[in-house]
Amino acid sequence: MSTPETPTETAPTPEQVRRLPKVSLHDHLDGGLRPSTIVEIAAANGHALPTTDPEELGVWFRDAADSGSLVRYLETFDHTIAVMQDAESLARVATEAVLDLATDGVVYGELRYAPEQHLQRGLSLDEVVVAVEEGMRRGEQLAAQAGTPIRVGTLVTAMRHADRGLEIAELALRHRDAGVVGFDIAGAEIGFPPSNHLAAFDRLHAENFPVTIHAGEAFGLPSIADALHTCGAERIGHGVRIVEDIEFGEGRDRFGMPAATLGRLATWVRDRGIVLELCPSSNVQTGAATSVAEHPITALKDLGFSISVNTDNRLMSGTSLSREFSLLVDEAGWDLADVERATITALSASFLPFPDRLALASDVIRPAYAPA
Ligand SMILES: O=c1[nH]cnc2c1ncn2[C@@H]1O[C@H](CO)[C@@H](O)[C@H]1O
Ligand SMILES: [Zn+2]
Repeated sequence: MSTPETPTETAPTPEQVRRLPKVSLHDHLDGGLRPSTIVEIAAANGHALPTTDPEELGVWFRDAADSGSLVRYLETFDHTIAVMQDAESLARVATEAVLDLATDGVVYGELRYAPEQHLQRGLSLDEVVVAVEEGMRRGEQLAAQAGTPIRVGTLVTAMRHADRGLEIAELALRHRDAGVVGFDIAGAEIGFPPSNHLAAFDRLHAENFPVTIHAGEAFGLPSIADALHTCGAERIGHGVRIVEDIEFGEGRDRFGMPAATLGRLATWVRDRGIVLELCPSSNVQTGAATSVAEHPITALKDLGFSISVNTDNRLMSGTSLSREFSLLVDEAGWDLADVERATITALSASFLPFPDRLALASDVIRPAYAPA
């Protein structure tokens, strides 16, 4: 008999997907707040919101982010960042994010945010990181007590249009043994190549500290090449525009791979197993993809790219990791084996130590996906 814990269907239901253990690599802390929390903190600190009804506010974020442009999408963050300016609020937001991921079946998650955006009310960069880490640990404790254990790591992000990369890299290194597991750069992509922050990446590599870079979302192949070859990124945030280096043909080969001719960069990304942190719904909102059904993630999966599935910003997309997977099942023909493979790929590319990844895979993930 099939139970929700041991799905035997090849196309898992949304509830099965929710219960399956999942790994989240690309989730912005300031893009995943509960609308009710924004309303409460904004009332207390005097920040004016488009609406103070939590349900309407959730809809407002989705609609406003549905702009077809990354730059306009990013404007919605003004309202989340405004309520993340004191230690208590930062810790609360972090705790709630961990709990929300745990409820969604995420067993390991990396949450990212840019400390330099949380200094408006007098906190120092280090105070911001300490507050977030406190909130993360509390979230882990509460989730374990609730019977939904989760582990989280933090990625410290530098904003690519600013010039604080090296300072933020040093910040990440100071907190590397206290929950910070990696470094990222984010923000508007066009006109702000990753190599603007080369000094930061050089410093991090000298300290053997892992890096992921947003690239190939609003700008194409040169951004991905710069992130990989000049800046030495271990993973790519989005990277969806790698399809610009692929020419698709007709039919499939004997391994089921779609007929396609890959350029040198796409070949490099696939054949070296560079993991892409793909975010289907977010890409539809910013115009990087036309629909989840048509999103390049499915073709990339079929071509043997190393892909992970992510939410990017749960609030702005009104989504969760389960929902992203279920959309792929419903609209792009994904089956249970695809969900499992993407989950194991995400785990393998996570910035967790190898023995911890092994333990999660063998104790938690593999058994849950095994047929009854
Ligand atoms: O998809 C994205 N592409 C580029 N930047 C992003 C994306 N989502 C969020 N941020 C940016 O990252 C900052 C730190 O979390 C957010 O404040 C937002 O400006
Ligand atoms: Zn992102």
